[in-house]
This record gives sequence, C-alpha cells and structure tokens, in this order.
Amino acid sequence: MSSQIIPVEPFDYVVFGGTGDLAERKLLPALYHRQLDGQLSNPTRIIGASRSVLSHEEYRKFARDALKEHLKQGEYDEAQVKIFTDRLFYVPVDAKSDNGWDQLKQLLDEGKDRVRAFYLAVAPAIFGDISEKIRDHKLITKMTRIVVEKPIGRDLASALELNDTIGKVFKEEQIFRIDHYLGKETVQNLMALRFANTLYEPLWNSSYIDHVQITVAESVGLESRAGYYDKAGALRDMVQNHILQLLCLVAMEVPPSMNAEAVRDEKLKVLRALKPINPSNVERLTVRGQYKAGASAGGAVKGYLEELEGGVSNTETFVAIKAEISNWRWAGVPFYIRTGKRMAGRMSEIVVSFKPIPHSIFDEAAGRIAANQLIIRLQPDEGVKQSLMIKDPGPGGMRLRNVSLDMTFAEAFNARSADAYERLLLDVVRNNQTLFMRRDEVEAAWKWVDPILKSWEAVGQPVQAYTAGTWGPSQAIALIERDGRTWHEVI
Ligand SMILES: NC(=O)C1=CN([C@@H]2O[C@H](COP(=O)(O)OP(=O)(O)OC[C@H]3O[C@@H](n4cnc5c(N)ncnc54)[C@H](OP(=O)(O)O)[C@@H]3O)[C@@H](O)[C@H]2O)C=CC1
Ligand SMILES: O=C1O[C@H](COP(=O)(O)O)[C@@H](O)[C@H](O)[C@H]1O
Repeated sequence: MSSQIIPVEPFDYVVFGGTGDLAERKLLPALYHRQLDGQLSNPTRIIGASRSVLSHEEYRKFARDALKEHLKQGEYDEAQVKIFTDRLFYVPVDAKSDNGWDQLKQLLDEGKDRVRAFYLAVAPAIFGDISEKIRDHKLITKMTRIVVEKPIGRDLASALELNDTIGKVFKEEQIFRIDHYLGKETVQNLMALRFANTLYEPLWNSSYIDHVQITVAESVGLESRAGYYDKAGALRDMVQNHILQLLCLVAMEVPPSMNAEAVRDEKLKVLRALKPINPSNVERLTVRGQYKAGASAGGAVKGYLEELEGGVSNTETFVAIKAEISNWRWAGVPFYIRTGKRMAGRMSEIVVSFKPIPHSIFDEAAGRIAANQLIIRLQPDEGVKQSLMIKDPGPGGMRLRNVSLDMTFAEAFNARSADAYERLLLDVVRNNQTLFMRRDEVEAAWKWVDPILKSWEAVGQPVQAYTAGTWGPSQAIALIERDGRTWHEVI
C-alpha cells in the first residue's frame, strides 16, 4: 500500500441499478481497486439493489464475472476477489412498489452507525421514486449520502424539477452529483498546476493567453446506448457537464481553499459569465456534426444512421463551440471546445496557447518563434507538456527550436492511473463534495446550454456530415481557422 493511501471508515454502499452496465463496468471494478490498495476497512458492505431476483451468491457471481471481464490483465486476484465478493449483498427492490424495501432496511439496520451511501445507477426517471422510498422506509441516518448520476435533466426545466424532487428528501450537503471527469487524475492535476506553482497564475489571463482549446474526442460510436443518445446528442451528453466542468477549472479565479463550497463558488461565477449564444450568433459560434460511414483502427465502421438501424435523425454526434467568458480575466480570449463520437482517436486534452512574444531580437536565420503552449492530456497517456523555445544545440549559430517539457504520468510515477470512479466513490464516504457538482452549477450550465439548443431549433441549424475516423466536419476547422488559429491535433 502506498504511503498516501489512507483507509476510509467502514461504509454501506447501496447501488440501485446494481445489475446494470455502469455497476458492472465501472462501480464494482472501482471498489475492488480501492480494496486492492487497502482502503476498504471491515465491515464495509456493497449492496446491489434492482428488480432482478438474485440471491447474495448469485450477485457475487455477477460481480466476479464483471471483474473478470473489466479488470486489466494481472489485476484479478482470486484471494482478493474472494474478500471483495464476501462484502457483497443483494436485495431485489422495485423503485415503483414496496417490494423488497423492508428486506433492504433489515440489512442496513445491521450497520446503523456506518456511513451509508445510496448510489442511483438507474434511469433519472426513477430518481424521485427511489428517493421517496428511501425516506418512507426510514433508511436515512445522520451519515446518509446520495450519489446521483448524469444526466441531470435534458434542459433547465427538467433539471430544476429533478433537483427539486431529490431536494425534497435530501439536503444539498447530502447530495453528490457525480461528473466522472472531475475524478480524472489530470483534471485534479490542473488545480495542482495552477494553484501549487508560482509560475502559471501571473500569466493566466488575457494579457498572456491567446486562446484555450478543449477537445474530448472519442473513437467509439453509439455502443448499446442508441435509445438514450439519440434523444440527447453531444451537447447534452458531453458539453453541459464534462466539458463545462473542465472549462470552469481552467477559467475560475483562485478559490481561498480547496473547500468544496469555495471551489464550487468560483466555478459557478465562470458559468454565469459565459457569453450567451442566441439565434443571432449561433451559426457563427457553433457547429453540429453527425458521422457517416468511415474507418476506425478496427476497420470499416457504420455511419450514425446505420447504427440507428435505418432511423432518421438530426441528433449531433459532434459539436464545436467558440465560447467566451465575459469577465476581466478572460475578455477577448476564446475557449474553443469540441467533442464527438467516432473521431480520429480517443483523445482528451486542454491546450492553453500563450500569446506570441511581443518583439523578436533574433534574425530570420533563427527560424520561426512558436508561441508557448501548455497541454494537459486527460487521456490516453495522461500527462502535462509545456512547449518552450530553446537554442538548437551545436555550433551552427543561433537557430531556435520548439521543444516540450514532457511529463507523462505513467513514466514519471511508474504507477497505474486510477479510474475516476475510484476517487469519487470514496470521496462520498469521506464526505468531500469538492469534486461534485452543486445544484446551482448544474442549473447555471443548463442556462447557457438551453439557449444553444433553442437557437439551433430556431434557425434550423443542420448537422454537418463527417466521415467516421476523422476530426469532425470541415465547418469545425473553419470555426477556428476564421480566427487565424488551428486545432491541436496530435494523437
Ligand atoms: N453506463 C454508463 O457508462 C453510464 C451510465 N450513466 C448513467 O447511469 C445510470 C444507469 O446507467 P446504466 O447502468 O447504463 O443503465 P442500465 O440500463 O444498464 O441499468 C439500469 C439498472 O436499473 C435497474 N432498474 C431499472 N428499473 C428499476 C426499478 N424500477 N427499480 C429498481 N431498479 C431498476 C436495472 O435492473 P433491473 O432491470 O433488474 O431492475 C439495472 O440494474 C443512467 O442514469 C445513465 O445515464 C452515466 C454515465 C455513464
Ligand atoms: O458521460 C459520458 O462519458 C463517456 C466518455 O467518458 P470517458 O471517461 O470514456 O472519456 C461518453 O462515452 C458517454 O457518451 C457519456 O455519456
């Protein structure tokens, strides 16, 4: 066990939707990893809960299969898996009826003094039903928390309604709205870079920064989520939450501390300062795209409409936006954001491009002086790169070269990078809300996104076709090139 890994106090995690895809692929493997690192103390329990009728033993088998399938080679250890599955229990419950709730209460009553977390890994349509059942069956103790998955609404009105529904049962300090991007190692590192170094903060403003790019490119297509995705689209699925959270961490003022309220207050100010996009500027500031058949690393891939099996759809699988923040620090600094499915590769990064030097003392033979860039790579190969101009070594005179100070975490620390859920699941137990979204943040994000959706409708903005396996439609390239800049595109 590494010296920084401190065990958390014993807890009971009830995973509603314990048999679902999220539990299988993410939550169970994440909790297993926390056990491997020695962070789970006895008598911690994980309780799966959903309608399927399973015994504890059958659920343990479900978990073993999930771990076999989703852990990386060498991570599945029979002895550890046995300890882990001994912590697992299962209760069949139905959010829509009283079936199973008394049994759940009986089981939970064995651990009345432990931290109790309810994870809603179910469709948002039943968040309200489950919250009410939890209250009506008296499952709330002093140490109870609830974890809510995205999507939190599909527009401002539905987000307000959902927040009200959960808020009728739980206090804001008990509600953990998860955005798994905030649990990613490099995202947290962004705060370390900005606030634990003297170097960047004095330059972190419109006097020295030319523009910022945020790219979250995925190589996957719809997978098995057509029903959800076709109603959502890239703006709701990725921008309203993950990308705006990244933008907030880049743009926020220095909070007085890492305290959850202090950090979230600063993020909220950024969201409120985003310049509105409306029908008069939406076509200039945004691009919608939809992939057509093309190729990926694995070979030929279908287009979006073919994946929908012949459906007709105007849903965007790609979006690019030129966003601006109306405050002193960022006036005139564009934040170019883009995200899409079936792009040229899986690559997420934030590029902070500094302004060029104001005057060069070197003659033409020295070559072009590139502006400095700070590249924060979220995935794959998490790390940070700072580009700098140096002199080309050797006696050939003053020739300049653009090089990178490159810190790839896997190489620098020789350590496995923890999945975002590992950190966030235990932050709930530790009662630390810093990396979770507060109600007003979610609503402020919708207040900016909603008018974009409405403007698209008002002007009838079409989706531009792009070939699967590329960087998106040509209009997205034009969006940034019109301003004399280019997307950073290194995989
Ligand atoms: N999968 C992912 O990667 C991600 C998912 N999410 C969000 O997480 C949530 C769950 O997603 P996902 O796991 O993919 O969904 P799945 O459809 O795979 O799982 C849904 C789960 O809910 C249970 N369930 C459905 N109806 C009821 C009910 N009436 N009472 C009790 N349990 C019920 C199902 O079990 P049963 O049928 O046995 O009742 C199942 O365990 C969604 O809100 C999704 O948007 C967010 C980010 C990523
Ligand atoms: O929330 C979501 O995120 C995933 C991308 O997450 P990552 O950690 O793999 O980058 C995305 O595929 C999905 O559509 C979206 O709902």
